[in-house]
Amino acid sequence: MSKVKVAINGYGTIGKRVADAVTVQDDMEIIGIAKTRPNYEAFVAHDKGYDVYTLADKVDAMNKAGIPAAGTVDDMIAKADVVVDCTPGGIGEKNKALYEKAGVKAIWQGGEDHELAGCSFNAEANYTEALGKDFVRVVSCNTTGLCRVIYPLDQEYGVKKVRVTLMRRSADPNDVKNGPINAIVPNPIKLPSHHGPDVKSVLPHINIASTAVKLPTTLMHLHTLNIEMEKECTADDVKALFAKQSRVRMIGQGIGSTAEIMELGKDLGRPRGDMWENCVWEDSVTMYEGELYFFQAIHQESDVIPENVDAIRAMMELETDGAKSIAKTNKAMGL
Ligand SMILES: NC(=O)C1=CN([C@@H]2O[C@H](COP(=O)(O)OP(=O)(O)OC[C@H]3O[C@@H](n4cnc5c(N)ncnc54)[C@H](O)[C@@H]3O)[C@@H](O)[C@H]2O)C=CC1
Ligand SMILES: O=C(OP(=O)(O)O)[C@H](O)COP(=O)(O)O
Repeated sequence: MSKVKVAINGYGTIGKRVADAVTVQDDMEIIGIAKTRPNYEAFVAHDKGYDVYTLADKVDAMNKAGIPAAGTVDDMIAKADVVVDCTPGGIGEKNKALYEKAGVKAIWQGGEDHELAGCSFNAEANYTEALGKDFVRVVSCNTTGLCRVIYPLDQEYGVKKVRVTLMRRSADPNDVKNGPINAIVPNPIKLPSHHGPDVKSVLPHINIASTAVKLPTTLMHLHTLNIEMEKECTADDVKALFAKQSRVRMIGQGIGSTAEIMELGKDLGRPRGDMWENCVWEDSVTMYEGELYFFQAIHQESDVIPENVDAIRAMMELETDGAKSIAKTNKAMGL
């Protein structure tokens, strides 16, 4: 069977990781990546063997810099079965007309609104909803992390209400324009933050309220969760349930911070030191007056990457069973 042809439009933090994750799967391949500028990431992409496409007015600049442009973004889209749009939030929506004109499927990221795609995706929670769809949005890193714990709890015990405070990294490690900041910023000040409504775009029946602040760190986000459930359970029941989730990692062994989790990612030999799973502090899982509390850390640069691979598989109907797709993606990535 021929492999599904995947194009990456926007080769930044998320795009370059999705490209590498697709490359290690046996049922899909990267036919090109699009980059606006001939910077170091474009050179690395070229060195890795990806065909580098660019905007029509940037072809000369790319060639002059020493990266042979394979063509324009339109040329790339014409060759693809599915485009993973990883351009910055708000830019992706402008590309929808291009994808529609070319008759190509597209995936957007969490920086875009739900309405753009009409289907918001988390592999564990609603894989089947994306089967055969032309447009899908993989929800944001924080929303992905929330869905991964709320969904199994809801399946097992019924979730009555979720309250979550998100302590967000202020910028990615390479983002010299936005951070790090020297402040704690309520963001947004007007409540709720977008994360609760975003969880509802995947799991509409979940009652959830979220607040968020930005902190002077670039490594990871950290969530404090408080969940009321319909059925009684113990902290040990919850720990056992989380331990069964392939994209949730229970952490302990002296790890007391996001810095040590990032070190663990490097020690595990993960590409770029990535931590694809939610990291739940086992010792934090507590039942108090019948309500669940715990801390989890989310590696914003990488947790959505396996979800993008599963979204491609669902949209292209390469696999109808979400659990099988998740297992296949995980195995190929080394998760
Ligand atoms: N960085 C993060 O922590 C996460 C980001 N996301 C979402 O993923 C999306 C991408 O974010 P990042 O990878 O962080 O952005 P980024 O800024 O690291 O990368 C975006 C890339 O797109 C390129 N680009 C800009 N305009 C373009 C255009 N018109 N055509 C083609 N390429 C263009 C940029 O040059 C850059 O290489 C956003 O929707 C964001 O909200 C989702 C989860 C986590
Ligand atoms: O998807 C993310 O976060 P979010 O779930 O808080 O929107 C990424 O960390 C990007 O967030 P940013 O908008 O702070 O760059």
